Amino acid sequence: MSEIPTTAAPLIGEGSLDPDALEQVIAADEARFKHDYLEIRDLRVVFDGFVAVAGVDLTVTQGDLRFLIGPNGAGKTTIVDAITGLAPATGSIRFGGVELVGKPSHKVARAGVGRTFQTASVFDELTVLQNLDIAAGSRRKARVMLRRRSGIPEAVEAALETVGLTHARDLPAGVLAHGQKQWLEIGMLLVQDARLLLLDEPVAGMSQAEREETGLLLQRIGAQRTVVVVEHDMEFLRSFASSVTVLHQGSVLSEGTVAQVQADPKVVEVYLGRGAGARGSSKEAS
Ligand SMILES: Nc1ncnc2c1ncn2[C@@H]1O[C@H](COP(=O)(O)OP(=O)(O)OP(=O)(O)O)[C@@H](O)[C@H]1O
Repeated sequence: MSEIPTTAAPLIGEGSLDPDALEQVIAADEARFKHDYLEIRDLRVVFDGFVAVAGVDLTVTQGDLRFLIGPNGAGKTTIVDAITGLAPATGSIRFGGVELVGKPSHKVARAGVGRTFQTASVFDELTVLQNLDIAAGSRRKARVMLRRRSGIPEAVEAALETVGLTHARDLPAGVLAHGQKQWLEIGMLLVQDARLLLLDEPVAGMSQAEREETGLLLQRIGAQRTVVVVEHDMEFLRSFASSVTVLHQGSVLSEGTVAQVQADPKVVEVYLGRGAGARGSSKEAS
């Protein structure tokens, strides 16, 4: 068995998020993102008679960094599944003017929608660069993709810099720390040119420093693209959300700025509960 390099640990520090590279990735063509927005109307998801999502309306505009919160089982992940064609849905989900309900996952991706999962879904055996290359090449023919190329595509290079993994580019993704894998996944969405990014608990398991860097990264990406973050970490939400939708039992309970939802008595009662200031209080409240 080949030796796996074990030098991944300091890489985030060394190659921490580079604002210039980030500019390169996101500054490309403002106009492309201008008319993007997510518009969900009367979304319902029913599993064997159990109503997991009960008629949700949700509008997220380009430039928003929307956090989706709620107690366990509120329906957050199911909404993301419905958007990405992984849960049976009725109602309407439109992004960039395209109706997504009824579309299979690959067509949803083609409409500019990308997601990450709670557990990073990168190819562990492939290098960081290969993972990004495959993501970038998802629209290229396999033959072209597999051919050894002399140069690294500009978008891949920029994404590597952006997510702070330039120095880890030749390491197998499997040796990356959990946080680094999440960054790689976000990089993969950038090179795929996803215009709607749906991120499921992106900072779970990250250190405080990694959380800060990730929050700044998401804010910058969210300034142009449409970003929806499913998150339990209230401290992270307070620092970085520009708006919040609170779900409860498959319905929208409250929506607004962080201050507005925190002050909403319904939210305090069903979600924040006792010790609202504590991180992870949502888990305790459920
Ligand atoms: N494939 C499925 N079949 C049956 N029930 C499901 C399925 N997926 C989700 N559910 C149920 O739907 C409800 C909503 O689940 P969902 O995972 O969307 O909640 P969530 O808000 O994301 O919770 P968590 O914070 O725990 O991830 C839960 O009661 C869950 O058990």
